[in-house]
Amino acid sequence: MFVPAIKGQGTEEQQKKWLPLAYKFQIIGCYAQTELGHGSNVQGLETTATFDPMTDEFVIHSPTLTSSKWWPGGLGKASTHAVVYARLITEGKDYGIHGFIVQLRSLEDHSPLPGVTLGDIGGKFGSGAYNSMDNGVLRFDHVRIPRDQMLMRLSQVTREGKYVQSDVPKQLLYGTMVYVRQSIVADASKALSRAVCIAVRYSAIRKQFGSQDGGPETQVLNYRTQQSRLFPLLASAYAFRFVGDWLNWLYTDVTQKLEVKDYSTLQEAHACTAGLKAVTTSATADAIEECRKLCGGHGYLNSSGLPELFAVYVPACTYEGDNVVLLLQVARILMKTVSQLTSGKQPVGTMAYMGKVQHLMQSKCAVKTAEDWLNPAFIQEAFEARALRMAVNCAQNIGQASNQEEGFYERSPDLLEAAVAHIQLIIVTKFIEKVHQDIPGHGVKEQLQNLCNVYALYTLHKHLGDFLATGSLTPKQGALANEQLGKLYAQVRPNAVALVDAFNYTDHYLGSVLGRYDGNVYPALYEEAWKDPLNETVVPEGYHEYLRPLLKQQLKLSRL
Ligand SMILES: CCCCC/C=C\C/C=C\C/C=C\C/C=C\C/C=C\CC/C=C/C(=O)SCCNC(=O)CCNC(=O)[C@H](O)C(C)(C)COP(=O)(O)OP(=O)(O)OC[C@H]1O[C@@H](n2cnc3c(N)ncnc32)[C@H](O)[C@@H]1OP(=O)(O)O
Ligand SMILES: Cc1cc2nc3c(=O)[nH]c(=O)nc-3n(C[C@H](O)[C@H](O)[C@H](O)COP(=O)(O)OP(=O)(O)OC[C@H]3O[C@@H](n4cnc5c(N)ncnc54)[C@H](O)[C@@H]3O)c2cc1C
Repeated sequence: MFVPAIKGQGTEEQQKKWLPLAYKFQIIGCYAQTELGHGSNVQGLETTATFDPMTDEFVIHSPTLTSSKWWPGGLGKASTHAVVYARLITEGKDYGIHGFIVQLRSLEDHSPLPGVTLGDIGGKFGSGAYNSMDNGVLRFDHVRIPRDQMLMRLSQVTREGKYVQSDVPKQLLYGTMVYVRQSIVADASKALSRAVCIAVRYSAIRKQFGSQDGGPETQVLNYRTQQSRLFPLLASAYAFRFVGDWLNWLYTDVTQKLEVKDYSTLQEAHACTAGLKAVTTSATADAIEECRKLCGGHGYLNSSGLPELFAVYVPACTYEGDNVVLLLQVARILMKTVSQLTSGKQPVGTMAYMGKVQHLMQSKCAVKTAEDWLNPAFIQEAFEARALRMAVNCAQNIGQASNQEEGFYERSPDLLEAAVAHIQLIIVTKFIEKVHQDIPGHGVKEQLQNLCNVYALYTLHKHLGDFLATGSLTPKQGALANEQLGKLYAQVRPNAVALVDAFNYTDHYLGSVLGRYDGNVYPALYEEAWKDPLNETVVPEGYHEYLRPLLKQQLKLSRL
């Protein structure tokens, strides 16, 4: 995040100076934005950067305990420098949050520079899983940096202390977060596909019940309940991969437009990265835990690979923007778009469907049979109608409040659901678009088509209440979708293992005795148990101190 911050907010001169140092690890940087008292509310940060025209320097200061920087990854032990976000004060005026490059530690002996207090914030969730990351705390006591270490692409402070705003939107200050959020979506698919690969392979090996005439028991993967819990997660792993690829394209496109001062897609990039980051990370965190349960008792062992994956993954719901806060950003943009519909302004990009408001508010889903749900046009329209109607309902309810802000506050739980509906529509749409493309490999397209339908119909089934409450579907059509879903699971089953093998993960990368490619699960579990440090001694360390006195007492009593 140190590098993208300098790339996005530094001048060419600043990039030339700092980036080569960072690339060659001659300096190590971190992204110091969040404070003890404020993370989500970036405008509420308290650290100050006051310009001193006498010396041509900024004075970086932490005025309160709550202004201590808190969480930056790499800050605790490794970083020599940070991009620090602070309130810029010049000529007695507060100009809000800006980025500054600040050296924290000596390049000679790594000791903190004068006026800098720093350290690690302590152990984190999941007994050590994420503790290889040194998340840090940082305080400044009037630390001076040269004026040219303010990141000056978006605004400048002159030698005399005049504040000058460039003709670029100030939201570009948040550009680093947009960049990382888009990368987190692709990473969600990686984490989810790891968990799903473990659960599918193990479910093909694990057998319980169902033996007839002394024959083999049933592979748990053949149980309908196992399929209905697992195959939607498999489909989600593919869905997030495709939407992640698309988001990466969108981000590249926006970046190219920014270079020629075209800011027209900035809002779209913000809404899509924020919303997709929120929906995909929440779904992935829940899915990893579901995969643990799908692997029964053995899933709870560290050697299954799932506990560590979960512990490392869950903070993704919080870092780079708390998921609820991000979805409320999407909701704000949805409400803005709905309010502009009457003025004739045509929504664009992923909001374009809202332009069909007249049709979608009244349309009736034409599905009559379960097979009808295999028609992507029906799926697409059902998701569009649900998302639009939820957004319009929210807008109408907000409109009845005494003022907009109050209405938004009161309706925020509904707004959250409207934002999720909009984002799920994007995921479904991008999956449908993907399977319409030429896909090489015999039968591959058909498999992806199945997964696309599973993702869409499972999402529909899970959120059926939304579809019914908005009148986008009838209860009968909801039931038909569920019927079709069951048929799709049966079609996915024969290829389930191949569909996870296709992720092409090595055993080393998976790190799971349950997810081994060769399926040799039981010998591996048995062998792994003997690696437990508790098994280094046959008689445990505490035996003489704690167990023996108890046992001897029992022995004495029994002899009486
Ligand atoms: C063996 C086990 C190994 C397992 C490994 C397995 C798998 C891998 C697992 C995990 C790894 C996964 C991924 C790894 C990749 C990367 C992650 C790594 C580390 C994470 C490091 C984390 C870093 C951080 O967290 S940095 C800090 C992040 N902080 C935030 O996100 C703060 C959130 N808050 C905000 O963004 C803002 O405060 C706000 C909420 C948007 C509010 O802004 P504000 O200005 O106060 O007000 P508004 O009125 O709402 O907005 C004003 C205006 O601006 C528009 N806007 C807002 N944001 C943006 C934006 N980003 N871009 C463009 N425009 C924006 C907004 O719409 C509004 O516009 P308007 O005026 O037109 O209405
Ligand atoms: C592992 C990890 C790594 C991190 N790395 C970095 C880093 O490198 N650099 C950095 O600067 N930061 C980093 N962070 C900090 C991270 O970005 C913040 O923790 C995150 O943005 C959430 O902010 P918060 O902690 O202030 O949560 P809060 O905003 O305090 O959230 C608490 C609760 O309040 C709710 N809430 C908050 N505001 C609203 C609202 N307006 N409406 C409704 N509900 C609301 C949230 O939904 C949540 O339930 C990291 C955090 C973690 C966990």
